[in-house]
Amino acid sequence: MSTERYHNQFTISWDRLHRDVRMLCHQLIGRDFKGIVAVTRGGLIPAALIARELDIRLIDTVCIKSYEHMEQSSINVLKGIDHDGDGWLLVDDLVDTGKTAGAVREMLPRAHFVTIYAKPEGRPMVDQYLTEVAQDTWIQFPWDMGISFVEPLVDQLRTRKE
Ligand SMILES: O=P(O)(O)OC[C@H]1O[C@H](OP(=O)(O)OP(=O)(O)O)[C@H](O)[C@@H]1O
Ligand SMILES: Nc1nc2[nH]cnc2c(=O)[nH]1
Ligand SMILES: [Mg+2]
Repeated sequence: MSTERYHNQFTISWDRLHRDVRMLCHQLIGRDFKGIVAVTRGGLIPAALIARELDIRLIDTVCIKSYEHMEQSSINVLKGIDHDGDGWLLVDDLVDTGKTAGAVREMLPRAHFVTIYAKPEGRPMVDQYLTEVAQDTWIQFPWDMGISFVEPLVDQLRTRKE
């Protein structure tokens, strides 16, 4: 872990993400949304899965850049949107400090804002989320990982002793 803020890691597999998104969809079913606004890039994958479950075809984006790996800088809005979010579902993968959510909320104050994961600092910024994660935990998403060879334990220990 490379920053002071994060002491633990919560690794999310594709299976887990898919299951979590579907569980959130169970809570959203029956609501009639005009469409989805995904917060790029992290919100794009949950947005696609939610769109499939709720049969939503109209999908727009707000494009934001703030983190460079684990370091957050100022919020840079690359693409905004021309409505206030009334009747729209706003989707991001997670809320951490809440800074991204704050900027997005200002753009779309009337949208129903959901994330799959929420940390305590940012939690009040969203209307709904599925799973709470501790503030000092870095969520590792499947699209940032790859499958690789792991050395057998005995070899790892032997290398460490040498
Ligand atoms: O609550 P905050 O502290 O503002 O952090 C949450 C934001 O951080 C991540 O996005 P990131 O800026 O890393 O960009 P990405 O979605 O393109 O990966 C995540 O997808 C959220 O949008
Ligand atoms: N992947 C990832 N991106 C983040 N951006 C802000 N917090 C996080 C986090 O815990 N995981
Ligand atoms: Mg993001």
